[in-house]
Amino acid sequence: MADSAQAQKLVYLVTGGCGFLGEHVVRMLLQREPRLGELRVFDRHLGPWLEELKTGPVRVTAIQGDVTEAHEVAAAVAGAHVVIHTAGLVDVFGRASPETIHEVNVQGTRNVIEACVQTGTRFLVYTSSMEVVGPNTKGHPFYRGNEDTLYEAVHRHPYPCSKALAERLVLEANGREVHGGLPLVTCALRPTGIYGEGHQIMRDFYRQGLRLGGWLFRAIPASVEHGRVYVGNVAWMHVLAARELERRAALMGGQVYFCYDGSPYKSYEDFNMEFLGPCGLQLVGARPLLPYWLLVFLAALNALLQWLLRPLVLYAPLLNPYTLAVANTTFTVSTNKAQRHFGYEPLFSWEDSRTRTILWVQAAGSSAQ
Ligand SMILES: NC(=O)c1ccc[n+]([C@@H]2O[C@H](COP(=O)([O-])OP(=O)(O)OC[C@H]3O[C@@H](n4cnc5c(N)ncnc54)[C@H](O)[C@@H]3O)[C@@H](O)[C@H]2O)c1
Ligand SMILES: CC(C)CCC[C@@H](C)[C@H]1CC[C@H]2[C@@H]3[C@H](O)C=C4C[C@@H](O)CC[C@]4(C)[C@H]3CC[C@]12C
Repeated sequence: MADSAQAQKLVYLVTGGCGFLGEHVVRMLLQREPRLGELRVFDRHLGPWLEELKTGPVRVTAIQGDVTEAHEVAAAVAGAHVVIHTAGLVDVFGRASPETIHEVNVQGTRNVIEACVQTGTRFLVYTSSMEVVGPNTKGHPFYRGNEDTLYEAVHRHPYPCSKALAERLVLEANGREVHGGLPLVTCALRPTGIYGEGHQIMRDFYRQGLRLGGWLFRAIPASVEHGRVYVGNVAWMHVLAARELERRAALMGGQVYFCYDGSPYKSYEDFNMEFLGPCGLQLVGARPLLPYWLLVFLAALNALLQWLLRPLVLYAPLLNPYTLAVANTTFTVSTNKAQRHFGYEPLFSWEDSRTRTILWVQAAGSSAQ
């Protein structure tokens, strides 16, 4: 990609490009990547909004495909200069089997890597996750940690296990020779809990509050800090990392970067209220209304019910033993590695991120009524 930006127009591929994060990456690339000649959007489920993007100067190619199908991935990757791999099963609610989560998140990532090697694509940015690190199975807090913080990253849940394995595959692939004889350059970005326009869990909390007459009931202590990051800033970090990966290959290749911004450190529920409060909801209780042991019991009951009902119906509530543990464990990051390595600074302030999210929640809520 050494030619000047004006001379050579590049081909980008975004896997999972129709997802919550993927859509923001697609739109950010079209707005802020001047070298873009063709943008390929690869997803199992293509969004109708893609059609509106085809009227611009950049060629937008929608590809309906499955990352678990190696030949479909290879066909999509062939000829691309850069791959941004966001496709994945983000399932901590038991909707998909552990095997399926592994197949998509690990084998799908393996297929992307092998497609880059076989077709000569040299630059790969992978969307990893904070959960590659923690919270761990022992509930150890991770307080304002960074990429070098020592932490016992032990997991049992299929989702964090799959993300950790996929991330390792991506980092180990850095330096492999691709078709044409040049080295593959990879990096992985670890967002904390992403929020913003399109965040379905936030929408579900809002609708739950509307159903309960405008009330939500505290379940998590306010003292538990959770790191959250605005989706627009996550998209921006992906665009920037993809742009700088060639120029700074020696520095960035094989590296991981936490992805966060100026969003305040708060408990998961208190943070959500930054948006749900202005939308008319109130969080009842300065402390959790139910004792922790009762929440543990209810979470275990939900897990049992999910198992019993699985042959008949999918029962996948927000509360389960894993989500309760994650929600009750402090996990916040504080680092400048992405800034030092490729100049990342959040594109959206906290105030702007908050306003945009509130407007979206209000629109999403009104569409629910
Ligand atoms: N949401 C978060 O808080 C968060 C935080 C950190 C990292 N991440 C990571 O970001 C990425 C995107 O997450 P998201 O929140 O946007 O999830 P999402 O479910 O909204 O988007 C994932 C996209 O991948 C697509 N996909 C799933 N399986 C596929 C397959 N087999 N083949 C092709 N496409 C497939 C889906 O159709 C969807 O459009 C994931 O890799 C996730 O692990 C998410
Ligand atoms: C019913 C309550 C006790 C729990 C409700 C909140 C729960 C659903 C939330 C709390 C923490 C959330 C996770 C956290 O933001 C980080 C990630 C990593 C990311 O890669 C995928 C999403 C995930 C797992 C969030 C899912 C929703 C969680 C568990």
